[in-house]
Amino acid sequence: MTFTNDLPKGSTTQVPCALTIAGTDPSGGAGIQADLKTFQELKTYGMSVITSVVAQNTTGVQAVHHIPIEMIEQQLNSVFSDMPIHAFKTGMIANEDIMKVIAEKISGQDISYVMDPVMVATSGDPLIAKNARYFLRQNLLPLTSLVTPNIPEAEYLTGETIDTVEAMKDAAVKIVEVFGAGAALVKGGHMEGEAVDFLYDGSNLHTFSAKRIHTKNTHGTGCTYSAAITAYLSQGVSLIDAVGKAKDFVTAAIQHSFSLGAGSGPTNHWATREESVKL
Ligand SMILES: Nc1ncnc2c1ncn2[C@@H]1O[C@H](COP(=O)(O)OP(=O)(O)OP(=O)(O)O)[C@@H](O)[C@H]1O
Ligand SMILES: Cc1ncc(CO)c(N)n1
Repeated sequence: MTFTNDLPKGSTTQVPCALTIAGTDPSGGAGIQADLKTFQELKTYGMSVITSVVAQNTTGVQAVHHIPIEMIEQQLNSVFSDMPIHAFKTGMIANEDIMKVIAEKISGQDISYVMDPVMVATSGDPLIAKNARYFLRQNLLPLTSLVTPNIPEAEYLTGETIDTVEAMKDAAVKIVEVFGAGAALVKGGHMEGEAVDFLYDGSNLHTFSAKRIHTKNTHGTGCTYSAAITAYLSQGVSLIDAVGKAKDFVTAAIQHSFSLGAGSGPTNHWATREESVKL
């Protein structure tokens, strides 16, 4: 779908519109905050439905409060009933009840859906109930246009150990062919050497590679990457080009990341602007 059609009643402006359904990060590097910064930077009108409020920072997660189900449903109804949505993503969906309400809302919608299957924060703190991971794979994964697991998430989704490049490629194929995702991007941020990601689009494998940047400031890289893909898809960019452009965006964000906080600092969402090179 592109942003040139299907304007809801009352809308007169044509602009790419993207929605994130996710948890929050008051320290601004991950979650909803990273997604909205990324949408804005990529000249995409950003919207958000909050699933959980997370007290977290660069050192880890201090507390989590889940928004009541009826309120999540209301937020979804508010945006879906009134706003154009050309692509959306999900991030943190903490439990089965929240997954169910999202699945009900989005099934049957003909809109690009990017799932970042968030399971733990960069700090290692869990963000999803262990028993909900199965529901995610069975019920939400088949609704996706693209899923973007890191290595531990891909290991859970496939049930296989992934410690080689070949195993990453096999995982991408299995997530599509066996578990029904529209496409799978297995990310190599957690491997040694080059930062290589593999995309299986249902027909072919594509490789996206960047040199590894030696930094501890990688808080929210996965959120930023999937949000950038979502923004490009909302603009009508093809899946392969959207991943390629988003990879450049996240690599620049890591390259110019900020040493803020005592832990793993946030990435720089305006790194692709010319002036950020001076930072
Ligand atoms: N140090 C690095 N240098 C260059 N690219 C990196 C680095 N770390 C991660 N990446 C890239 O960043 C993107 C996000 O991947 P990553 O595997 O870190 O996601 P994630 O683990 O889901 O992120 P998060 O920490 O937000 O949970 C991928 O394209 C990955 O290759
Ligand atoms: C809310 C939220 N979603 C995702 C991540 C993963 O980086 C995080 N730390 N917090």
